[in-house]
Amino acid sequence: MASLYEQIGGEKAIDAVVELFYSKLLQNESVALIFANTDMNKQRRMQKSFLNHVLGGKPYNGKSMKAAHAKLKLTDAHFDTVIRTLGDAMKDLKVNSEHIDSILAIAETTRNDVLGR
Ligand code: HEM
Repeated sequence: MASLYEQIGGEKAIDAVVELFYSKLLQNESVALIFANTDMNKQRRMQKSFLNHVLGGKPYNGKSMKAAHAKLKLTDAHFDTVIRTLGDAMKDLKVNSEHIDSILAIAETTRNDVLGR
């Protein structure tokens, strides 16, 4: 069976989701500050690579979720905002709702690592 990565339209679809996701996310004031010193070009690149990987595409060679977020002191509220915004971006781009649910469930599995617990 085709991977989720292929089913949603491969690299082009992931690229579009990640672009829209960060443009929406940075409109949220409580989250935008957290990215104030982040190189967003690199960030988009790493997020695309990570999603490619967890959806069955290419390998990911960035930091672990635990290491990438360790110094940020993130909360469940931050994490919820990220999940909601990712869902909104996919909905806007007309990703089918079953695929959205599967992808958000995969994203959800990183919660404890991202929040350092
Ligand atoms: C589904 C949950 C999440 C995933 C899959 C994810 C993924 C990633 C990835 C792949 C990186 C890059 C790692 C590297 O550079 O090697 C990263 C870094 C980062 N993430 Fe997340 N993240 C998640 C949740 C969050 C949340 C909730 C926040 C804050 C609201 C956040 C803020 C950041 C920041 C600020 C960086 C960059 C740190 C720097 O400047 O080096 N992430 N994340």
